[in-house]
Amino acid sequence: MDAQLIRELEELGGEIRPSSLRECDEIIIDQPSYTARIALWGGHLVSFVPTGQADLLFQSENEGAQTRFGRRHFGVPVCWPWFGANTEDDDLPAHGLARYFRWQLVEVGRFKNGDAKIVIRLASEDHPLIEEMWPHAFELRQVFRLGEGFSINFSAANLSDKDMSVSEALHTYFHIGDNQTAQVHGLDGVTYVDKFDEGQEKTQKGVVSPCEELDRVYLDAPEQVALHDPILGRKLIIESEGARSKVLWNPGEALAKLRADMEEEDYRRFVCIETANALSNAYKIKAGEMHQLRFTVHVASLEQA
Ligand SMILES: O=P(O)(O)OC[C@H]1O[C@@H](O)[C@H](O)[C@@H](O)[C@@H]1O
Repeated sequence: MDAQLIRELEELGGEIRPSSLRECDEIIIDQPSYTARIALWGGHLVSFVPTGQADLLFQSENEGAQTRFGRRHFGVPVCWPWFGANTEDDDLPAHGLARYFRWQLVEVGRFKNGDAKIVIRLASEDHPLIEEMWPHAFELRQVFRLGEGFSINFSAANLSDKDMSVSEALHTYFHIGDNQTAQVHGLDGVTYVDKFDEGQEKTQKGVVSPCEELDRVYLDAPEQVALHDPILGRKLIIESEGARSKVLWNPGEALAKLRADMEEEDYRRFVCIETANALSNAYKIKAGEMHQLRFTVHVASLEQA
């Protein structure tokens, strides 16, 4: 790790610690108004706790398997360059490659308004195994902006001389008080593919609640949705750019029991609202070009208009 980066991190009130769970470094930013953790393994925001509130992101007691492809992925794992199963090769892992490799810390600083800025990077050339699994040169970056809420700006550059087909998601596990009462607003009238019902296309009517047994890809979805949580007394306003889909996922009781990476009751305390480009919203990044996917989460009390 670059000594200069460690100094800059310390100036920001942050530190880097080896994580016992994932045997890989985590960046911890402890500020008066929040505490955040970013795992370099799998390159993702793991936790964001506004002071005096519950974590915005779901945490589990279950440590998951410690093998590369068996590790657990909570927080905001990155699914890239394919979302879901790989349609061409069954041997490749679900949800792409980005969440299975170590990312590098490349920049630490502050935005003009004082928000912390952490930048991490993953390039195909950094890992021979990536090059073996997916022979297209790329560089990914995530810029985390941490302050009143957080935002993630994910960019993917195609460094090859061929167009690159991509489907993707920032697979955010939002922590909720209870999935029976949580509601997702903002998707009324949007068409979705119901993966729990043989991929049938349906139209959303009203709010989504309860947030149970959902595996839905909302196509050409609005940029803003909100997660209302009467138990935690807050709403999270989620705004995205560069993403045409929203994915909602909660495994429900039966599927949760079969999973080795979560406790049986964990499904009650999260719903994934994913900022995505999936299924028919997949797209191509032209040779030499890049694409950005970004989302911001603001927290408000449920009473606020
Ligand atoms: O267990 P994983 O690989 O993290 O995926 C969880 C879920 O992620 C969702 O995005 C998918 O639509 C689901 O089909 C999938 O089961």
